[in-house]
Amino acid sequence: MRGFYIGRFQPYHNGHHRMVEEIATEVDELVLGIGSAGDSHSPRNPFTAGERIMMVNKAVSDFDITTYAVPIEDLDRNSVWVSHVQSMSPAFEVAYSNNPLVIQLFKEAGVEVHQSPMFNREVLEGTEVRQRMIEDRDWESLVPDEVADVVREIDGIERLQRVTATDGSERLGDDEDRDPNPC
Ligand SMILES: Nc1ncnc2c1ncn2[C@@H]1O[C@H](COP(=O)(O)OP(=O)(O)OP(=O)(O)O)[C@@H](O)[C@H]1O
Ligand SMILES: NC(=O)c1ccc[n+]([C@@H]2O[C@H](COP(=O)(O)O)[C@@H](O)[C@H]2O)c1
Repeated sequence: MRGFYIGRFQPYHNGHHRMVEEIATEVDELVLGIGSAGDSHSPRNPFTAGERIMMVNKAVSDFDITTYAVPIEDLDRNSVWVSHVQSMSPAFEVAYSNNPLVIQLFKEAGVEVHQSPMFNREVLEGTEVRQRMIEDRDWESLVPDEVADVVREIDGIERLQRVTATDGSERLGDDEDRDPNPC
């Protein structure tokens, strides 16, 4: 059976890794959707799709399943998003997500969805990892070693610190939450 798991993976962290470990007990092949693939160089989405593919591919190589990383760009229309995903991905029978919108869209499209528990969510959250990167605090312990290597190879910490300094929105945790016309 082939499964599908999508995330922004900004960066891929140990919570994602635990989820893939669980999924690997249920499927023999897994498509990892690299969500918001067109986004990069912003506080919430610092890494390009190609960089995230490197992180994911290297980190999941330990698991005994076949994986495919597929970049998926965002669409303005949620109503056709599942068709868009299916048009870009190898065919899959089950989708894995803990994101309420993703779960809703797959269910409405008739795709079976499995959720997993949240693993150590107090710290295993992309927002927390990026905040620690910005503040030069320990972030390496929250990601697989292979991901830390990629972040260092691409000078990811310097990039995140620079785009945050020029943008200043990371503490909001969501680029869209920013007031475009602050007084
Ligand atoms: N600690 C975790 N345990 C289990 N699932 C997780 C964990 N963190 C994220 N996920 C799930 O992985 C998927 C992809 O998550 P995503 O890439 O948005 O990471 P995130 O940690 O929620 O990031 P951000 O804080 O940047 O929004 C979602 O379904 C999300 O709920
Ligand atoms: N209309 C759309 O483009 C649409 C809808 C639902 C999810 N998504 C994407 O799927 C991914 C879901 O991942 P997260 O669970 O990490 O939020 C994100 O990249 C999100 O932007 C896109």
